[in-house]
Amino acid sequence: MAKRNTKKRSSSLLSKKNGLITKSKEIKASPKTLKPLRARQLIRRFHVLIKYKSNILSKLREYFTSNEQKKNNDDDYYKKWINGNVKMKKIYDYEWNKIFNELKINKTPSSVIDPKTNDIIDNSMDVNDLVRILGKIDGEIEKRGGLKTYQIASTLGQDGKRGGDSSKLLVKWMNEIEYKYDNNLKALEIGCLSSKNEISKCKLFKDITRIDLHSQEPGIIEEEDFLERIIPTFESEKFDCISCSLVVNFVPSPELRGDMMCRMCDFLKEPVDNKYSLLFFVIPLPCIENSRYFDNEIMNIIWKKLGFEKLKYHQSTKLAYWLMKWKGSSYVDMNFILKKKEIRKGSDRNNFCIVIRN
Ligand SMILES: C[S@@+](CC[C@H](N)C(=O)[O-])C[C@H]1O[C@@H](n2cnc3c(N)ncnc32)[C@H](O)[C@@H]1O
Repeated sequence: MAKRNTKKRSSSLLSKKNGLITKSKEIKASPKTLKPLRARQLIRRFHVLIKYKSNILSKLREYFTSNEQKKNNDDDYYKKWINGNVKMKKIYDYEWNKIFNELKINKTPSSVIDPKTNDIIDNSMDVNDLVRILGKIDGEIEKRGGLKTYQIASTLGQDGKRGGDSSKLLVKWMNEIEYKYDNNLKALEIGCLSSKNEISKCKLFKDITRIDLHSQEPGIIEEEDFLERIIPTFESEKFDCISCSLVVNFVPSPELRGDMMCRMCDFLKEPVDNKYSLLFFVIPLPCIENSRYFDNEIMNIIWKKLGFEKLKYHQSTKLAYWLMKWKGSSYVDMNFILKKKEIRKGSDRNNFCIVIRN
């Protein structure tokens, strides 16, 4: 078994709890449907907010008092920390309420970090500034209907008429490689928005476990953070195929993204008699094409060190898709570490990065 990453780590900065401010009746209900343009705008805005929140939290962690708090990435920790500090709570609540009450939701507020000009959180920011921005970000996320709205917008992006549902390519590729070992295949879909996708309809899998931070189909999609899912002990609990499409880019820090990559090995069955396990992996193309810290070469190093071999690769105008074969835990380099390093310069780059820690 790959033993790289057995520690439980929690990623869901936007999940589970409502935050410091109790949700009021005024909070905008998640819309049932959205026009395509509106959905795209919302997805973009949520990505900006999630990214900045992650940057702020990694800076804020320096101010946390106990070592335990410093290491923990859980949503609760920063909220508990702010809650326990009268001055910080006052700053946070003030900004949260202000943005929540004043924001016109069809507009990007000029008062919250401008995605065009403010890509890097300035080192001169003190703890008050960080908490102030955090309050604004959380207030805006809530005003826009919370993560649920983001998911609805993403589901619309999966609409067949709009060319969505990346699992269509997984099914096509599985048929191409004639992956039909038996009729007993088990799949794990991480970050599942809908049980009606091609992966569910194709009948290649006998059993599909679907998980998401926020289930849109309770009872069918389990509400769970993959980073907290208990690592299986027995082979029979593991999977023949994992689909991880557009999830890693959603994970809020480079370290947690690395944890996710390593963790997936723990959930794949060990290959027996040439029967290998599969990983279907998708990220937005700019993550490898235009990141200051990441490209396809680094992705290939990760694949190799974690024991994966490429079966298929495809780039669309927006996304990069991989179908990987996992060769087993004996191919995983347990000492592999990958640090953040600048590989491209330029102000118009994004900061996507995956860090592998020990
Ligand atoms: C952009 S959607 C992608 C949905 C779908 N897989 C696709 O390809 O269109 C990302 C989803 O990943 C989920 N997600 C992010 N981090 C997760 C985690 N640690 N565990 C489980 N789900 C996660 C989010 O809640 C969100 O629904």
